[in-house]
Amino acid sequence: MHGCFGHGPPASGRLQGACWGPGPATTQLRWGLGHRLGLLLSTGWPSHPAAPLRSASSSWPPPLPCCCFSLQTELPAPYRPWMDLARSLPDLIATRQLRAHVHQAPQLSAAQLHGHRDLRLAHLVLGFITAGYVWQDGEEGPAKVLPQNLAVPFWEVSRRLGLPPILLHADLVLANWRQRDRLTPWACISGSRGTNRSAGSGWAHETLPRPPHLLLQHLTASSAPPRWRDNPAMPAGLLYEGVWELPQAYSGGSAAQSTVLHAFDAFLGGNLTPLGLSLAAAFLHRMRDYMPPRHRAFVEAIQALPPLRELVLSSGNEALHCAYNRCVTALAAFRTRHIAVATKYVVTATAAKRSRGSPGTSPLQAAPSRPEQRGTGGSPVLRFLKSVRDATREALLNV
Ligand code: HEM
Repeated sequence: MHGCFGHGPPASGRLQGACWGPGPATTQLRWGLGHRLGLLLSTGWPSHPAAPLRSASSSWPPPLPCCCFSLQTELPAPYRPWMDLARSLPDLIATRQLRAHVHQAPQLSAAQLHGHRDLRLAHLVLGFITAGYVWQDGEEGPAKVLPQNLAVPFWEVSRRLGLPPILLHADLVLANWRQRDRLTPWACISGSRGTNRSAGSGWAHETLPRPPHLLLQHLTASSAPPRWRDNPAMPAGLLYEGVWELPQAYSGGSAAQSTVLHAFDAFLGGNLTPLGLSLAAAFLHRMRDYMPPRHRAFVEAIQALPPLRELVLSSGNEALHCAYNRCVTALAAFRTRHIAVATKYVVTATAAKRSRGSPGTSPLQAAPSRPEQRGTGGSPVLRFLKSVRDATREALLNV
């Protein structure tokens, strides 16, 4: 990048630690890439004559996504049976009694849940209970039917929130934390996919003592999020009794459902937007259906802006080209680092499992219709992540 100077990504391109949620790494990413995006916004974009500027668009600024600062830890009294189940999840799963307890639970309507926080906590709780119910016996015996007393309220809550009835990134990360106290930074309650950096802190201990932590260990023993879509252990999906006549197939929680990277991609443009024709772009686009509606609207509002890349390209302004390229480079460096993390925790773990001759097929090992898992040889997941990283790099401008 001849002629480019100034704030570049750290030489190593490394993130200093990784925390699944609004923790230090997220902050660092925000200050790294976000700082560069801020620079770009404040120095370059608005000054371009062809740019209709933010104020010219009625949809700008886009509505800020609700961050669900849910310090709520209890549901209204009628929902005590759900909270009791949630609090006992690890023990009930370990002793394989969860399904029996769910069958005995009363059928509750979601009508007495009022307001967003009630609903988000209910989605989190019902999502964990559902995941535990389905996977109590591991990959050998997933439940094929979700009983009515769980399926109907989970569907009701999900419908009111505009979310699918499955444990999501919006539950696992966005609604699954609390601030320990006002003087210390955010505390992640649980990691994901086997990482539990600060498990046992805050909210988890006081309200759902162990479920997020221990349940994740159970659920991620296969290094994969609980999902009913593209999962060889559940080829037909899951039947929500009393809701639909046919089984449904949903993807499980994944950071691919996080608004952050979608917003960066939409802002910078390139091949990962819905206009990109790759399977990876299609998969990422589908993941937007798993975001809270206002998050999705936020990404779409950015998407609807005049394409930044074209504006920078046509500006003929070298400083602007460089600023844009630094943003793209930082995003690609983040994805390169993420590939290393995924290799360590998913690919290596899966290989170790195979070499131990562990029975059962991890959902990450074979999933014919999931774009990131197609192909032969090597690791399909890594191929997906690399193709996303490479598509990011393709946005770089020649300067
Ligand atoms: C042990 C840690 C992690 C593992 C094993 C892991 C694994 C994966 C895998 C397998 C995917 C492919 C999609 C899927 O199967 O759902 C994925 C996607 C993704 N992950 Fe992670 N991940 C980890 C940590 C993180 C962290 C800390 C972040 C963000 C700070 C993150 C951000 C993403 C994003 C944004 C995607 C979508 C693809 C993209 O936009 O590049 N991951 N991850």
